[in-house]
Amino acid sequence: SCAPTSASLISAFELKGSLRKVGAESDLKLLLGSLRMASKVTDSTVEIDPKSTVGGGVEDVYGEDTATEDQLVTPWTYSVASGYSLLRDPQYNKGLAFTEKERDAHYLRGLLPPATASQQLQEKKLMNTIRQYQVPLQKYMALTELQERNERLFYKLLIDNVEELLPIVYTPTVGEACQKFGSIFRRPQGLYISLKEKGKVLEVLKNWPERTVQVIVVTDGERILGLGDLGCQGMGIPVGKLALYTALGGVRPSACLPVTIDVGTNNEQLLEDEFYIGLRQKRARGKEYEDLLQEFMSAVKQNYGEKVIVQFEDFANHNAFDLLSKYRTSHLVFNDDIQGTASVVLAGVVAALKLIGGSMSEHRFLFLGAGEAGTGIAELIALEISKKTKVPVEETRKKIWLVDSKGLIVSSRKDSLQHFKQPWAHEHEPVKDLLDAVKAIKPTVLIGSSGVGRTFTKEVIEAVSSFNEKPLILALSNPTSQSECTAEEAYTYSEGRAIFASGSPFDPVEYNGKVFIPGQSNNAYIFPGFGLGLVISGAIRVHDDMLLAASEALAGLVSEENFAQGLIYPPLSNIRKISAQIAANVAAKAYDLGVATRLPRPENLLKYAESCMYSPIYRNYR
Ligand SMILES: O=C([O-])CC(=O)C(=O)O
Ligand SMILES: [Mg+2]
Repeated sequence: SCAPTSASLISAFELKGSLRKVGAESDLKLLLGSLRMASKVTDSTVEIDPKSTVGGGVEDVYGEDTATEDQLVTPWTYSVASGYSLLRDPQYNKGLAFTEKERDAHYLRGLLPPATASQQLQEKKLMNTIRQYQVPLQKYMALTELQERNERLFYKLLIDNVEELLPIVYTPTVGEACQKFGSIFRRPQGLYISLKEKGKVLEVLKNWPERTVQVIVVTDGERILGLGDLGCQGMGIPVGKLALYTALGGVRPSACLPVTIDVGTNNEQLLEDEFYIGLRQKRARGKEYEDLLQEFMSAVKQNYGEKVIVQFEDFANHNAFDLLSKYRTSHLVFNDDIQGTASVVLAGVVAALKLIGGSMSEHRFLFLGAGEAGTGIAELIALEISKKTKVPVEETRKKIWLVDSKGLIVSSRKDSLQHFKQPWAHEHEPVKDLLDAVKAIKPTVLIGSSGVGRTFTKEVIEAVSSFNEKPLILALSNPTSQSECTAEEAYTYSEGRAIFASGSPFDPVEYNGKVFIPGQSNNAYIFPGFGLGLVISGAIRVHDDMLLAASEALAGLVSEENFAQGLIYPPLSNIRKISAQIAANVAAKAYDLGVATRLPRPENLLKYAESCMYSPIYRNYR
């Protein structure tokens, strides 16, 4: 069952999550190795019945649901760290928080200084340290080190200080970390699957120590945020996204697997950088690329079953759309940049109606940027209007206009457009740039999804403010350097009338004696709860209706108090509650659609979701 155990007295013998099946020759060798070590230090390898309740503990709650039949009946060997290696195992290390009794029982005497500290005190100390660093990248590195030293403490910090630490482990700092990844690289996190591993991807997956993986975030590094091709150094993104899966969505860390597929990079600067960590070659395209991805997708299903989520992240447009349409009918796949972003923006637009008035179908939308985010959002908005008004989606799309690097997307351009842009080629005379498009279309909602910074110029914001009492302006591109405008620009050029939110965080702005608080329109609101909803329902497919369900949950959580401050999203400090609600809505939709496999359906999905969420509080070891 999913209920957390109240007593947290769990023997360290029973704790080790990294299991290996006994039987295969290589596993046998490994077992002998750990037995040898055991006899030297302590009796630290035991075989336990995996069906007994003690193997789990609070965060192993999903184990039963996700283990395959084979896994459930085969005995496992749990190899357990103690003494010196326990201190070096980030999953179980508690540092000074080991009690006197634990120090005796687990061979830690003398390996720690005499003082003991509570988790709260450790948290206080670390927050003090992190706040002393002036440079965000230093904070990033300090947090990474903590994650590799003491995982629970890392998540405790993240959960208790979401608004302060999100800009470090996530956008904007994670973008800088990826750019400098080769230089700051210490211990590898996640799995690197390069063209060198072709034909051996399943073996690579088996090298990963965890058997019950529930969420994989995978990138090929070609479009990291709005920073472009960072090749193998894109790994910072899956690592950061999965830290949010745990901190914001409550999926346990051991169930999360970051993956970077390295097929080369076209970034000349990286190819010449002596510290670059990836393959030194131009990107493989076509069959070579597709074959590696196919091998990866098959290996994932073979190794982890069909209920593992594969979240595609920061692929370039062409591959993002192709991979999603290729695998959405056979795998549990989710593209965060197309679908996650769409869901969070739809929620923001729906909520914003309270402030700007009208119904969705009465608004006109203009996008700068017609890639994954732009067309993904546009399509979900068109779908939502279609569902609400019963007007076919082919018609509702006509309320939505997109501008790309060649100007407004119009029917005369249709033949030369990529397939994902074609539904948006409406009848209109050619318009060469954004400013002219704003003047021609007169949008009520202006959305930036271009990846190009400072493109919402003074003239553009003034124009959109000239025919709207309250223009809704969303500058979604990340990190901050790529944001289409700053919060200050949005408020100033609209004379304080804009309702504004951005993908990367901005500080509050004072304009004409009034303080304006910008919201963060980032898929971080959606994907952690969305993923949790898939996990707790055992969903095997993602359906667009689930995106609408997630959106509806999020929009429904904006309070009167938030609206009064001009906000269209609830504060991120409540994110775990928000994620639980999103998870419940998504799971409910999965059951309704018949794609949920976890039966029976829990009566109260919200309570169930909450009870399944990982807690970073230390456990006691017997
Ligand atoms: O990572 C983020 O902050 C949002 C996102 O998916 C992107 O910009 O690609
Ligand atoms: Mg992304």
